[in-house]
Amino acid sequence: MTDSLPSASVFDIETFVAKLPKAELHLHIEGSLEPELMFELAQRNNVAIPFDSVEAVRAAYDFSNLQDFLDIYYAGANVLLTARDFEDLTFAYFKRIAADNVRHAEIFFDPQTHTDRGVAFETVVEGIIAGMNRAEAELGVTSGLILSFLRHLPEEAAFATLEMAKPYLDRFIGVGLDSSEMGHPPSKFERVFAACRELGLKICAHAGEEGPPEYVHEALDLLKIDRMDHGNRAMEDEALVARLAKEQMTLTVCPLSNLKLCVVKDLKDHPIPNMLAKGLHVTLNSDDPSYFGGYVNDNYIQLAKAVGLTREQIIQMARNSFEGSFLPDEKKAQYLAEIDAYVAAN
Ligand SMILES: Nc1ncnc2[nH]cnc12
Ligand SMILES: [Zn+2]
Repeated sequence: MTDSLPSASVFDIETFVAKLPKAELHLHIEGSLEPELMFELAQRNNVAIPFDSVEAVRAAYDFSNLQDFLDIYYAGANVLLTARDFEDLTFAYFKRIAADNVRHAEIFFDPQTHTDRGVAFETVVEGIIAGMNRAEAELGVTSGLILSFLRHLPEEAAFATLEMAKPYLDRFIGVGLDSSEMGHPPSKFERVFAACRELGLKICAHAGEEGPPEYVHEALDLLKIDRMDHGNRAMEDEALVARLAKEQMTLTVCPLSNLKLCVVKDLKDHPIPNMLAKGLHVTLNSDDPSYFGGYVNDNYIQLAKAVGLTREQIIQMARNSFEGSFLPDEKKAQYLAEIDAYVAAN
């Protein structure tokens, strides 16, 4: 009589992840520029791009390391010129993640990528904020904006960017540190991050994506981060792992990014199961979804299939994504209750 038994014991990852409420905490809005929109904006703004088709753009997304990717990513951003461009880019991202049932996103933008080619800081911020406001009104997805400094540039340039940002401080929930990691340790930015903390901004930094565990120590001790982006190479230092677990530091891990940038050779080798086993407060994120071939749900599903994540581990990381957000406690509790209701019903 086995055919009368309920078949619900088989865990269907795709179906379960699809509607699971989640937050995205590591996303570069410039990295959500899909080739189709790149072409549309290039035409609209009369900007030349070195590709003659959408397929040619996608074919160029074959990277050996972080720098390979960054060269193409900064070139792609050249098509973004007006507030409307930034609004269209931002709204397109939110529309896409609403389909993944991402309920909240805290997104990075790189102002220096734009101000250094003559686009006004105000244009960038007004456009992105307009897209975020539209997303909340039309899609019900809440969000926060994080100003990220480019670490391959000098600390003085970060200070100059912070000056530009001062009239708009209430628009930002925090600051971040991204771009080429090797040779640009967190210590290079200790003073500018101290100034940001004084201004009441939350602190994030990419650390341990390609850089050694020492950079992770510096992000904790010198920048005094509230959240760590990536953190993969922290796993090489047992005492550091124990500290991250003890402090319940949120790590915004990006599996498909790690695969595309050769941080891991194969998704099967991804450190997430080990991170979970060590009690780290990890979340799954897309980083630059247009360039890395997947949005948040793709990251959950492909990783789950590669390393064999359990339903409980998936739920835990979705919970972590709200707990590790910079939302006020009441709002976190609301979203966590959405997860509880979903889990009870599915
Ligand atoms: N994965 C990444 N690492 C560093 N800088 C970035 N900028 C955009 N994506 C990045
Ligand atoms: Zn990143």
